[in-house]
Amino acid sequence: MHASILHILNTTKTRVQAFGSQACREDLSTGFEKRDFFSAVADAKNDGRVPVIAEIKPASPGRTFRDISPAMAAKLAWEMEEAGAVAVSVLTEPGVFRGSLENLDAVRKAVCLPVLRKDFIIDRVQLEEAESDLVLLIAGIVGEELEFFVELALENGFDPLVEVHNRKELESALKTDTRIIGINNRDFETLKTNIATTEELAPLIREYDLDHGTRHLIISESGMNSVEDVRRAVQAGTDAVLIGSALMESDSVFDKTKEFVQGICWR
Ligand SMILES: O=P(O)(O)OC[C@@H](O)[C@@H](O)c1c[nH]c2ccccc12
Repeated sequence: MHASILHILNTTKTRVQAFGSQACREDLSTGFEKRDFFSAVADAKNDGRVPVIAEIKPASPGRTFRDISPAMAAKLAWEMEEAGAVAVSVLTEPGVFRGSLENLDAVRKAVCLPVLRKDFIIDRVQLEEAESDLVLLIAGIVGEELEFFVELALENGFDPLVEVHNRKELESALKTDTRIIGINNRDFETLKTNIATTEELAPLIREYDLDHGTRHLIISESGMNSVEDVRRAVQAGTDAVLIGSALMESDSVFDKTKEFVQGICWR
């Protein structure tokens, strides 16, 4: 695994041990009304939009995009919603990615879209400290405990998005009850992206679904910088794409989100 990812895992461990759960989910959840990601994707497809999950990502390993305060996160999320995104993903990892739970909270209050918490979940405490509609679980990091974390997420009212990067991780994801699988085009060892990962894995999920009478939502994640990239992911059979860097680098998050949303004719 790349040094920066190992660093994130170590700091996350320390943080979780040091602070435990800072807020009790039960306290937070007064008035919490879950937003349905599945119907958001279906609605987008029905009116010909490309289902885009737009990501608020202040930085990534070796790169800083922009400092994002909660007020700025709220503004960007609003632009994403106006431009037709189906969901907003918010980085909450505070070190390398410079995210925050405050950004997550501000975004969820600012828009009506489902919100995905993007973090390195390694402890159940993290599933109690904040509210979101979806939560990321990275198969390559959660490892053997994947099934446990999927159940825990479901019990806590989250829709888990299980992220995989290779066949082995995909196999373990398919053994769980998750209905959403994210194919990460980025390799955690080299941090390089290649959309061929989606082209390899998405058809395997479709095959599995045919054999088992199931229907997973497939999300292609990372490394999509142009409409052409999105077209490749969609042609491979994905239901939605998750885009961060290309939006963060752009002068207008609204215009850029719209470009992806309207980029290809879905029907
Ligand atoms: O910025 P990109 O290349 O558009 O990628 C977005 C998203 O897929 C990426 O941020 C991501 C995918 N999996 C993660 C896990 C942790 C942190 C970040 C990520």
